[in-house]
Amino acid sequence: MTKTVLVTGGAGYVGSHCCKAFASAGWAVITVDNLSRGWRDSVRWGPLIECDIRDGTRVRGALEMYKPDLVAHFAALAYVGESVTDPALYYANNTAGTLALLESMRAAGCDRILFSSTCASYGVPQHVPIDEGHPQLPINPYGWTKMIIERMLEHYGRAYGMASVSLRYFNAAGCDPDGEIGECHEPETHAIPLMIEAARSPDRPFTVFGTDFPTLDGSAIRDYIHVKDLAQAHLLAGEMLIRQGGVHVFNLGTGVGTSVLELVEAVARIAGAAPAVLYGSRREGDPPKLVASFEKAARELGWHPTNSQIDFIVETALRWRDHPSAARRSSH
Ligand SMILES: NC(=O)c1ccc[n+]([C@@H]2O[C@H](COP(=O)([O-])OP(=O)(O)OC[C@H]3O[C@@H](n4cnc5c(N)ncnc54)[C@H](O)[C@@H]3O)[C@@H](O)[C@H]2O)c1
Ligand SMILES: O=c1ccn([C@@H]2O[C@H](COP(=O)(O)OP(=O)(O)O[C@H]3O[C@H](CO)[C@@H](O)[C@H](O)[C@H]3O)[C@@H](O)[C@H]2O)c(=O)[nH]1
Repeated sequence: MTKTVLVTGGAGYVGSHCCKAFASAGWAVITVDNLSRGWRDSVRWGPLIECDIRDGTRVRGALEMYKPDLVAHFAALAYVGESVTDPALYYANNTAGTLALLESMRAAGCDRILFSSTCASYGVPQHVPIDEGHPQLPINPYGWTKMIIERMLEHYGRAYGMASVSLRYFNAAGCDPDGEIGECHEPETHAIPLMIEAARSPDRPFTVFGTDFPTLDGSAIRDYIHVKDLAQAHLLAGEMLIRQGGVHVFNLGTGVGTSVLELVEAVARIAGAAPAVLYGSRREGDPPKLVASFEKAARELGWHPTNSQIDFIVETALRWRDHPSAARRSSH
């Protein structure tokens, strides 16, 4: 029988790639998105219900109508800097928004959820690679909103039997290898799209935030995970949740760290043009090194990242920049 997933935030970057993966695996996909940060033309694998996750009447109506086996919850605001200057927006949208969603789910009798959490909930790591048992001490409001949601899910599991998987992504990167959808944030703050922009337009140089980190080349190290690998993990986690329920947490990363300067080199190599680079000071709240241990996801979900070589990440991101939808958006 066809399984159904209701995807909040399905018009966004990670959400739309997951919609494609679920649809390719034969699931029916319904997107709920208010398009505050998403794109109507990224919703291609089922209907879009254009509404806010806090609109209890419409969300409950959608859940009662489609009776999804699972909710995959991506909808959130996700700019660290914005969360520092306007925390109220983040607590209202992310934390209160998720509470409203959970209440709509309870009212509609829907009791399984996949949640987009983040390695930003760990704060400055005490050791790397970071495993799921590492203490969580976020250093910005965005990270706190996500950590509080994880606690809500634990409590909802215990009290109401709500089954959940919190997936703590490291740095989502790359785009659909078929070139149909890609990364598009407005404004764009993520390293790889900005480096590609700089390689394409010499008048828009890329600024390296910090050259004095305690790393080999002085720039910060992150664990870049291809969005296609993330999508595959959501499928596996969804299937596991339907089989066995429970409350789970998994890191999704590769175990490999790449420095900002190594990324610049990769973009130069693959784009065939070196991005113009400026060297700036550290961005507030940026830890020197974030690298995941994904052993638990490998063991319990059978998940392995297979698309996350840096060259492939950059290659797919570049392919997307040539897509007419990406060009339309960047000319906004
Ligand atoms: N991109 C990353 O590297 C990364 C890393 C860790 C975690 N995450 C998490 O993954 C999720 C997706 O991130 P993304 O990069 O795809 O972001 P995105 O901004 O591209 O997508 C988020 C989507 O949610 C929608 N949305 C936001 N608030 C909403 C609301 N109240 N009601 C309905 N829709 C709403 C937006 O319109 C957008 O389409 C987020 O929860 C983010 O915190 C992302
Ligand atoms: O113009 C830029 C932009 C970024 N960076 C650096 O590049 C790395 C990656 O930065 P970015 O792509 O902005 O990602 P993060 O700040 O690491 O945040 C992403 O990854 C987090 C998990 O690590 C998620 O929680 C966030 O939602 C997501 O935006 C960091 O070291 C940045 O300091 C620069 O040097 N210059």
